[in-house]
Amino acid sequence: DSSSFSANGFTLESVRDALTRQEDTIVFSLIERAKFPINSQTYNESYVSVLGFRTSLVGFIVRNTEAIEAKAGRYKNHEENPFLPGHLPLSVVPSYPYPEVLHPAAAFININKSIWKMYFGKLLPSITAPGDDGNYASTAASDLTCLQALSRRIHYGKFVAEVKFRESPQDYEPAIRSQDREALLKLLTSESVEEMVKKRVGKKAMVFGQDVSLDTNDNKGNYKVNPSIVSRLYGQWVIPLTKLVEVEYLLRRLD
Ligand SMILES: O=C(O)C(=O)C[C@]1(C(=O)O)C=C[C@@H](O)C=C1
Repeated sequence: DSSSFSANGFTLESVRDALTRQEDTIVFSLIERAKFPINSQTYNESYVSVLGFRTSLVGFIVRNTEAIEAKAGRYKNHEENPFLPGHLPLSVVPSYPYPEVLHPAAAFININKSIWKMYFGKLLPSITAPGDDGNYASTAASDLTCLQALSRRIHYGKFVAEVKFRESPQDYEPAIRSQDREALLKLLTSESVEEMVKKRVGKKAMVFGQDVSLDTNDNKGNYKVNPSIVSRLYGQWVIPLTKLVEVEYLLRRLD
């Protein structure tokens, strides 16, 4: 029921606050990645050779980091979704009693393949300068930090959708029963909130990405990532993918 639900700390306001806080993480992670040039060798599919198999350095870093983090219990939290779920060892740490907020079907929703494609295909080329400075391992680690921050934000759509469903099940149930994606998308969309989010992330990119000097407040318009690009990326990719997660979750909400 909705009272125990909000007692868990999950309300539309609290999930929106969580998304807002995650913007900071995402903007900072993009700023950190943009410190390096594109460094294409990081993505060369035959750069690393392990036991006769060839893979990219970023694939190598993601696989091994996720394996360690899985052992450390990272994916026990339903806010976390691995990029390579097929290769994960079991957790070796005691379990923590995370609140059971989501419908069990949430565990089957993982759109990290689409996030991976969006990140390497659209986002990365638009925030990095051309060039090669040899820092491939740090580059790959920065990529994973960005990917994890984006993935956490986008999959947080499960929590947003759960809160919206609980607030007005009578609105959502007919669309869920008829498995009507369009209707669900319309129900969960708030254009004014989206406009606010896009403006705010642009502003965060300006504030976090300026050179801070003690002598003058004049930043000369130099930002570490282009604020309008960050805002556009949110509008074109981050918000639509979050909405996709929300729809996928709602479709299964009455299973
Ligand atoms: O805040 C919400 O209501 C959300 O569903 C999140 C979000 C977003 O991704 O930022 C997505 C859909 C809404 O149109 C507005 C914002």
